[in-house]
Amino acid sequence: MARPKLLIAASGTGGHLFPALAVAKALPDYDIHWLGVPDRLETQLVPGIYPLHQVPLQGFQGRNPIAQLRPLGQLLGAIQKTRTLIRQEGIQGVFTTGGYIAAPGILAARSLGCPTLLHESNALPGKVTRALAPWCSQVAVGMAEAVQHLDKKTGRTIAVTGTPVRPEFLGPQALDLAIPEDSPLIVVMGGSQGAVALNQKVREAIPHWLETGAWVVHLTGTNDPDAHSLSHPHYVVLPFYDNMAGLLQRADLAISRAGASALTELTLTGTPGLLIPYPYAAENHQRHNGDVLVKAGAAEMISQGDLTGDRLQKLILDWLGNPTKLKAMAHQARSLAVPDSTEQLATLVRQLIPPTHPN
Ligand SMILES: CC(=O)N[C@H]1[C@@H](OP(=O)(O)OP(=O)(O)OC[C@H]2O[C@@H](n3ccc(=O)[nH]c3=O)[C@H](O)[C@@H]2O)O[C@H](CO)[C@@H](O)[C@@H]1O
Repeated sequence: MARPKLLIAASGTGGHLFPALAVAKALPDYDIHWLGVPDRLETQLVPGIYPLHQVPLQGFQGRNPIAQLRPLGQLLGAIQKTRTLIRQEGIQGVFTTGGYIAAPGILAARSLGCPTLLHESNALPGKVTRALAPWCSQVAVGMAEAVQHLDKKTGRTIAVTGTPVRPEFLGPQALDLAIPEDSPLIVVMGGSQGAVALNQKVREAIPHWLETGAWVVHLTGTNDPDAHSLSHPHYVVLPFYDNMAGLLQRADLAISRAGASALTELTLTGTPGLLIPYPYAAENHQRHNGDVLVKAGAAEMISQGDLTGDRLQKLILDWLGNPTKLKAMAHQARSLAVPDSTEQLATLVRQLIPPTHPN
C-alpha cells in the first residue's frame, strides 16, 4: 500500500504547533511535510522529524490599503510556492490548525482539488478560520461554542473533536523537580511565549504564598528581564518547561493565560485555573476560551486590568485554604476533557486522505 502524502500547515505558537504535532504522530503511516514560516517556533520543533517548507508570511494589520500590499504580495507568493510544493511532492491533502499559515495551505490545496481539514481550537474562531472554513472539506473545532460561528458559513456539519495535546498528557507523568509531595504547588504560566505583564503582578503576590509553605513554579517565558528578581528555596523559575503534563498533574492550581491549548491541558489534568486572558489577543478570543471553563465551574477569570498583586495574593490564599472548592473545580475541569481528540482528528485525516491501493 502506498504511503499517503499529507501537508500540515501549522506555525507560530505552541497553541498551533503542539496539536498539529500530536496528530502527525498519530499518523505514522503517512509521509508528512510541514508548511511554516521562517523564524517561528516550528523551526525549533519540526526539523529532524518532518521536512519543513518555509514561506515568508505576515498578517494583515490596520486599515491602510497601501500597508496591506506587502502581506497581500506575500500571501500570493506563499500560495504559489505551496501549489508548487503540493505538485512536486505529490501531496494528497492538507491539515491545518489555523492562523495565517492556513491561508496558503487551504487555498493552494483547494485550487488543485486536494482535500483539506481545518482544526480551530478557540471558542471564537480566528479570522482566517472564519474566512476560509467554507473552502475546506471538513472543519473541526476544539470547543462546541465555536460551532455557531462556522456552521452557517460552511453549510456542513462541524466536528467537535476537542483539541489534541502532547501524548504525555494522556497518562501519569513523574515530575523531575524536587518538590515535596505534601506541599501545595502553584503553577504560573503564560502562553508558549510567556507573559511579562502577568509575571509582574504575580511576583507581588508570590512571597505571601511562599510564607505559607506553598511552592511556586513560575514559567516566565524568555522575554522577562525581571525573571530572576525574586529568589526563595520554594520558588522555581524557568523560562520554558517541557514536562507540562507532569507539572499540571502535580499542581494544586494554575494561574494561566487562556490560550486554547493551555485550557485543554487544564481539563485533562483536572487542574483548577485562575485565568487572566491576554488582553491584546485578536478579538479578545482568550476571554471567550476562558468563559467556557468558567461556565463549567472549572476556573475563575480576572481581567489583567482588574488584577492587583494584593487581590491575587488573597484570592489564591483563599483557594489554598479551601480544598473542597479546589476539588470541585478539578472535577468540573475533568468533565470537559476530550482525551481522544488526537485520534478523532487522525481518523478525519484518514477519511479525507485514505491510504491508496496500488492498481
Ligand atoms: C497570545 C496568543 O494569541 N496566543 C494564542 C496562541 O497560543 P499560545 O501558544 O500563546 O497559547 P496556548 O495556551 O494555546 O498554548 C501554550 C502551549 O505552550 C505550552 N507551554 C507553555 C509554557 C511552557 O513553559 N511550556 C509549555 O510547554 C503549554 O503547555 C501549551 O501547550 O494560539 C492559541 C491557539 O489558536 C490561542 O488560543 C492563543 O490565544
